[in-house]
Amino acid sequence: MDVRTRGLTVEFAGRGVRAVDHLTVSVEDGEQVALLGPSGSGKTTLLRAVLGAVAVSGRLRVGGHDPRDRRVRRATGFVRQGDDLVLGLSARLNALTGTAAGWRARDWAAACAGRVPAPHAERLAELAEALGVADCLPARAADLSGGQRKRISLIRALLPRPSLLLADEPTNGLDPVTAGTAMEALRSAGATLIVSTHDLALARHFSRVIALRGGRLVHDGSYIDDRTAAAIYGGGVPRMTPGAT
Ligand SMILES: Nc1ncnc2c1ncn2[C@@H]1O[C@H](COP(=O)(O)OP(=O)(O)OP(=O)(O)O)[C@@H](O)[C@H]1O
Repeated sequence: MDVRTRGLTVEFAGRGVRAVDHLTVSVEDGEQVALLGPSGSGKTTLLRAVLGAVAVSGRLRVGGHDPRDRRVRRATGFVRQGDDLVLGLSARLNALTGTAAGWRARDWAAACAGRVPAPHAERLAELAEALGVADCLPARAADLSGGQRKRISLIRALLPRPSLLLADEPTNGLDPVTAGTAMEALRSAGATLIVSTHDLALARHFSRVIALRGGRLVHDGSYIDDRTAAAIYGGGVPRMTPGAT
């Protein structure tokens, strides 16, 4: 699904904050985009707007529809910035809730009893194996490490095979090898992908990098070098390229 905005604005009136400020940008169907910007620049708010989770002004279309359209919501996967698993439930059940939109009572009963609905069994096993959390599936989410919980939330987003994947700092808290595996899982999902990150090294693997500052678009290009990074963050960015000036 493509994402198109024109003059998109999100204001939190109570605090007098304009988190996204007249943003005009298009992400094509199947495109993979890194979303950068200093802390508080509006990245999460933009992702939440695309999810239909905040009130917006201006134009925003996802796959040609309002993002609150039920079909759009069902086709969109979201990896939240923080850890939002239900801690008292098993990792397996948490992962499966990504597919629960059409479940009936008997599906819930089966899933709660530890059975994986047939259409998802193979993919759940594959993803859990690839992300190194196959052994964690029977455990309570509360008993997993932060990085293991993060990987379960990635599986939850990937399991329904979304057409649009929004991931808010998905590699936060993961070791470099696991982070690479997680990004590979996101990138090979075949969905339009928008990944918010503070990791410049990770952003350099994307062929398109968008950056916000103060809710405004300050960069939209095919690469990010040290100079661009300094412009986005206002200087003081540690150099990534050895010997670069
Ligand atoms: N629910 C809210 N109510 C009021 N203000 C909010 C709300 N959510 C975000 N903001 C404000 O909107 C601005 C943008 O926040 P946002 O979380 O989108 O930034 P971010 O770029 O994702 O930051 P970070 O990199 O630190 O996660 C900030 O000033 C923040 O305080």
